[in-house]
Amino acid sequence: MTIEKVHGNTSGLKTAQVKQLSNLYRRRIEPGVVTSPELARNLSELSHDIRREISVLIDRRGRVLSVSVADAKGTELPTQRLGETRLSGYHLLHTHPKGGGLSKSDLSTLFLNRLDAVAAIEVRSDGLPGNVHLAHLTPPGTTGEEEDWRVYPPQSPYEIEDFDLGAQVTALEQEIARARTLRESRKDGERAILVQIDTGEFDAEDRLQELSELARTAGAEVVYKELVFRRHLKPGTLVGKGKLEELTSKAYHLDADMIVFGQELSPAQAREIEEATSLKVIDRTQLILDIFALHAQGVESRLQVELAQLRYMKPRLLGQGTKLSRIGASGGSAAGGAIGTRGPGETKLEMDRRLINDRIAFLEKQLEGVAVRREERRKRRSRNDVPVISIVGYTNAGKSTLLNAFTHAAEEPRKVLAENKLFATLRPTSRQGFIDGVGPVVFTDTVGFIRDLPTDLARAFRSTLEEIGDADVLLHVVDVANPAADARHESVQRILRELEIGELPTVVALNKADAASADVLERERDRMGGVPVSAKKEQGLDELKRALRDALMPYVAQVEQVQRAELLN
Ligand SMILES: Nc1nc2c(ncn2[C@@H]2O[C@H](COP(=O)(O)OP(=O)(O)OP(=O)(O)O)[C@@H](O)[C@H]2O)c(=O)[nH]1
Ligand SMILES: [Mg+2]
Repeated sequence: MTIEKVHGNTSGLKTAQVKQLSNLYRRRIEPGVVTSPELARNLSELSHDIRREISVLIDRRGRVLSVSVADAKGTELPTQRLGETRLSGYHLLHTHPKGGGLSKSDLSTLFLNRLDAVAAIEVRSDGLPGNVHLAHLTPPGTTGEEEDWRVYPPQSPYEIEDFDLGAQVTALEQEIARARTLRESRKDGERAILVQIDTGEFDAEDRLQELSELARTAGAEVVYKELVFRRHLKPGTLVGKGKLEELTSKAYHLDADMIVFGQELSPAQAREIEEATSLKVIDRTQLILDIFALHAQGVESRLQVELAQLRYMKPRLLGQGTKLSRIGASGGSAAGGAIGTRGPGETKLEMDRRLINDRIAFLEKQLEGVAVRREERRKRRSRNDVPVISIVGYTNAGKSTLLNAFTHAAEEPRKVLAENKLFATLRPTSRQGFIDGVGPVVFTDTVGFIRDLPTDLARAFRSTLEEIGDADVLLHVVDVANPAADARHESVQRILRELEIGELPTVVALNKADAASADVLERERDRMGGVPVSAKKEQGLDELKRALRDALMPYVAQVEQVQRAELLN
């Protein structure tokens, strides 16, 4: 007769003992009960004999699915399906040869594996079963309630046989399903939990806030966010297993579908966190790529976004199947699809790994062509001799609103899209304007900046960003109403220096002055200089124009000089 596999640490056991353990597979109990007194006694005596914990997994028909010489955590479990809304369909029965009730580890095994129940049989010194401890999950959505489980008072093996586990499980599953439908009907977008790791930087709070704006722009509903202080990051899980368990519990109660990290995750980290939490895991880079994909309009930005996405995805495919499983699942239409899976325009991101390199090469070539045509356009324009003012600034600072205010293009369809969303503008837009003492000028609105712009995106958008350098003057728009105005101002300056255009004459517009207090305005003006304005209320625009005129003076002087020279000739 074949001996069925006994899992766990069986080293040093006698053949007869392993045989006895294997015989447990032939045990059956009544459907819907935790244990029979016979099984409890059997387990207890064996456990006493080998002096180790024994655990068995029992399905709803009362059959033994697996036998392990291990504690609850080490029990051999069938692999879980992701996104399961029901319980696992089996309960775990194990022994405590040293006595004692359910441990923290027993309970987290119950929770993380969505077991029907977990039970521990205390083994008495004579080998007979003592008290049995039982716990099952509590329904989700009971936020505020301390525990994710209910632990019952200890019962004897005879009392426990009367416990109707079947009815309890049915009731619990109904409750889970009901809560789920209720929340599903109220649900707008995907529900996200945000995690920003604070390694001691001064602006961690602001980073979390920004992450939450990014998530919102991507269409997620932020149901919980947390700043996790970690001086040292754990290599695999960043925050550690315990914290992940906590977050999984949060997700369970708040019905969250995904967890978004403010840090870039390596492919291995993303996988490990995904496995530990059974949630969809997304990092900040993916979120930004996703927003770019949603907002990309026009051939060039679509190509740029797709290129950036493919470059990001490529290393993440190693060791996976041949499909882009993580992003391919729901197709790539820009409007629909889940967060982290969107592709720009019509392009489906479901593709064979081998094809990716071809596609990348193709996109690079296309973009080169676009850059050449743009260069030609640039040359034509520079001959026009109209000064160019490039509007730069952190995303959502109000650049597009200011452009609209300046050029009175508020009437459709010339109006530039200005929205309370990050990266509303991806494509540079130029508008004709007028400044007293200078004459006609061109204002160029462009893609917003963000700190730690993902490198793949920075590379893909480099040509767009470099075009900023063609300007005669930069108009740096700062959102003064944002508490992190300074840090954002600094990030933009840094990016400009990286693009080697930090030396251009710059005028700072302290925008959203209407939403900032007088104190704040005063302070920021001292720090950054600049002109307080409200693009939205069209306040301070004349003073800003005067500042732009002053900054353009060298340009005007040069033009006048040329004109004089022409007159003299
Ligand atoms: N209170 C106030 N809100 C403003 C002002 N200017 C712009 N906003 C708001 O700020 C949000 C962002 O404005 P946009 O003009 O789209 O900002 P942007 O810098 O072009 O943003 P991206 O294109 O996403 O980088 C919108 O909701 C505007 O209505 C202002 O002067 N005061
Ligand atoms: Mg804009």
